[in-house]
Amino acid sequence: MSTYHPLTENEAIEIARSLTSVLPNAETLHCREIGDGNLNLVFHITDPNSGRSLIMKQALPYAKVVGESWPLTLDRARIESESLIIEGKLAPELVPQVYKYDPELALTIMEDLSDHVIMRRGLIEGGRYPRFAEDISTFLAQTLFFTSDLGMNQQEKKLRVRDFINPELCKITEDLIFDDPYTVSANNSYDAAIEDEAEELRTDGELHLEVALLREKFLTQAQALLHGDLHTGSIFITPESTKVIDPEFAYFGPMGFDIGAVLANLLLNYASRDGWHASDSEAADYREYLITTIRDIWTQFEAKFLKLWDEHGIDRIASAAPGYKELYMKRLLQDTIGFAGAKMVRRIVGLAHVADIDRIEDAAVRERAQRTALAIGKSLIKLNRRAESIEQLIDAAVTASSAVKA
Ligand SMILES: Nc1ncnc2c1ncn2[C@@H]1O[C@H](COP(=O)(O)OP(=O)(O)O)[C@@H](O)[C@H]1O
Ligand SMILES: CSC[C@H]1O[C@H](OP(=O)(O)O)[C@H](O)[C@@H]1O
Repeated sequence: MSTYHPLTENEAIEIARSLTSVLPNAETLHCREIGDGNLNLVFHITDPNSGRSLIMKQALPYAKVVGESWPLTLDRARIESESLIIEGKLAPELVPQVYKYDPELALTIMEDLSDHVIMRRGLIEGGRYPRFAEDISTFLAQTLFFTSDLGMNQQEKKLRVRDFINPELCKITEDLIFDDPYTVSANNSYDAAIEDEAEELRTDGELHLEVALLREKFLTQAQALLHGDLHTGSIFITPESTKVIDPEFAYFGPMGFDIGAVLANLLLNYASRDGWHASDSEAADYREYLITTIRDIWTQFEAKFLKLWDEHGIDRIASAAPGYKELYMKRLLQDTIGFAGAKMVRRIVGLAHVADIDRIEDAAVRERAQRTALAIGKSLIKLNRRAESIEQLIDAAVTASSAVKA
């Protein structure tokens, strides 16, 4: 057994050699560290002779984006590999295959998905993904239903909750999403041009009440096993295939947090479109595509979730009580909308931003995109407990966005 230390590329190659089932008869192996996320090392290892390859992801004992001053548990590698295995059983073909997990080295060895693109990049480049709504709604319905008290043995679920206690990664979310953006915090980071917006976030009592309620849900509601960080940088995609990666933030939390994460990141891209198109009509056309995708995701998710409930529901009273399903789905939509809003706001004024907006070169266009994202985010947070349908999320997003343009 090797003692923990961050691997070099050569060490990664030596470990890869032992995986003869994935890289049989390997002679020369090539390795490159390709990690572009905020937290971990990622090694891409290829055998040029056979064309075979694999990915090794290693947790560092600190948050890479900040440095060693922010220590972070290595246990997140266990959480990630166990989540990928559970998700792979519930949603086959929608996550990478895990070949091996090494607890000593905090290392997950998995399928190489380099034939896909990271969805955030694909969206920035104007890609369209006709399978996405179908795939992600299946991923969400399967993983959330079958790890909740509706679809999983309720005693086993309690034991699972224990396995996925993830306090350090949850604390990142609690701080970065549900606290820092609404106060003066050293973690925050935003352009000076939107100081007025940041000030408003710090003083809006109506917003603070809704954020406090969402935060309470995130802290206390062990509804289902979440991915926990389901943004478009955690999704690999092609027009024919979708693969969800990077579930190191997994824990038992409110389902709407995962669904909201997906919708929020589509809306962040929506807010960015003027920065990526030659003409207004191209931008408008792409925004329409994003709105259709958002509508399809919720509609398909709802239908799939309810079908699973009808066919596999294990909770007698929850399945039979008149009106319960309708109320459950309405609350889930409301949570989705609220969490989506909170996830948009944090990406503009908080520590970790999104390339969709940050990489817009023209400062005025970037500023408008930031203001648009904040307007949509705030409007969704304020809407959440009043919402009855996905059309209200769409109306709120379109209206908030048009108000910024005017
Ligand atoms: N299975 C994979 N196949 C190919 N590339 C991968 C795979 N997993 C991660 N990567 C690459 O590594 C990058 C960072 O991975 P990610 O899991 O998001 O790390 P972090 O947890 O640090 O955010 C991804 O953006 C992608 O480019
Ligand atoms: C200090 S971690 C900031 C941020 O990074 C994580 O994203 P990723 O692992 O995909 O890079 C997560 O969203 C955290 O909130």
